[in-house]
Amino acid sequence: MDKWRDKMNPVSVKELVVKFDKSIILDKLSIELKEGEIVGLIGPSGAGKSTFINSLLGMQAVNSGKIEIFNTEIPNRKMMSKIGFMAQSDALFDELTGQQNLEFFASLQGISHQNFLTELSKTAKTVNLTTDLGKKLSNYSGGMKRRLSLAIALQTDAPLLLLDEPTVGIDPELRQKIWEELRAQASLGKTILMTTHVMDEAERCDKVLLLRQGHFVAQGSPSEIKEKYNSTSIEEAFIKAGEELESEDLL
Ligand SMILES: Nc1ncnc2c1ncn2[C@@H]1O[C@H](COP(=O)(O)OP(=O)(O)OP(=O)(O)O)[C@@H](O)[C@H]1O
Repeated sequence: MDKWRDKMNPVSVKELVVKFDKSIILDKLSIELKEGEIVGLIGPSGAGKSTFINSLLGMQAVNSGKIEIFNTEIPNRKMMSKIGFMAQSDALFDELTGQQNLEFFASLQGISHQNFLTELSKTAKTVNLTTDLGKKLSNYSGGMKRRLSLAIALQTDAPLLLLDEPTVGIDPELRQKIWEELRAQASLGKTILMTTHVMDEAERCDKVLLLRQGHFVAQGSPSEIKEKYNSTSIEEAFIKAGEELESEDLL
């Protein structure tokens, strides 16, 4: 039974290696993500968080290892309908309105026009763009574009969400609302992997992966990570993990 369940994990990564030139960015990473969990990927700038997310999306050439999403090896275009992800700001259309952009991506995501319209006001409200939907994106700020990208990920019924810095530049009140939505979606069984620089967001995740020097140097619930590093916050654990690695490097 357990074996079967393991096989059905939404995300299974085995010994993933990604190099840029001669630098090894991801060094034999392995991880399993379970249904309905919110997982926070944290690590210093340049650690490879976006590279990891892009690898899961099949958008990053990998050197070796195996990635399976719902038991299907990645890259596989058919799996894109099972993954909700935030479009890069430069993939959005400046000449279209916010609503037209959402509609365009909805059609790529296989969402029926009827369902798109039914969900539109809720999606727009979650990212606080209700009154801006009719404006062209050329009039959007960078932050508004990011919120629209997040809305594109949230409007799918894909069972896996991969979110790269979903709440960057978002004020605390709206962030609260977005977290409520993420929790609601996870409680329906969606698996959510998000990168974040915001440590109090990491504290809200079910599981945290700490990526440093190509490895997950710690993984577990926020309380397990804090216990491992004898810390009172994830931030402190994060700093201690870095110091530990540096002192190992000096040996
Ligand atoms: N296409 C590329 N070609 C060469 N090097 C790259 C490429 N993309 C990323 N890198 C390098 O790989 C490393 C990891 O980058 P990545 O963007 O994944 O880090 P990150 O953890 O997401 O960083 P941040 O928190 O700053 O967004 C960095 O050193 C970066 O310079």
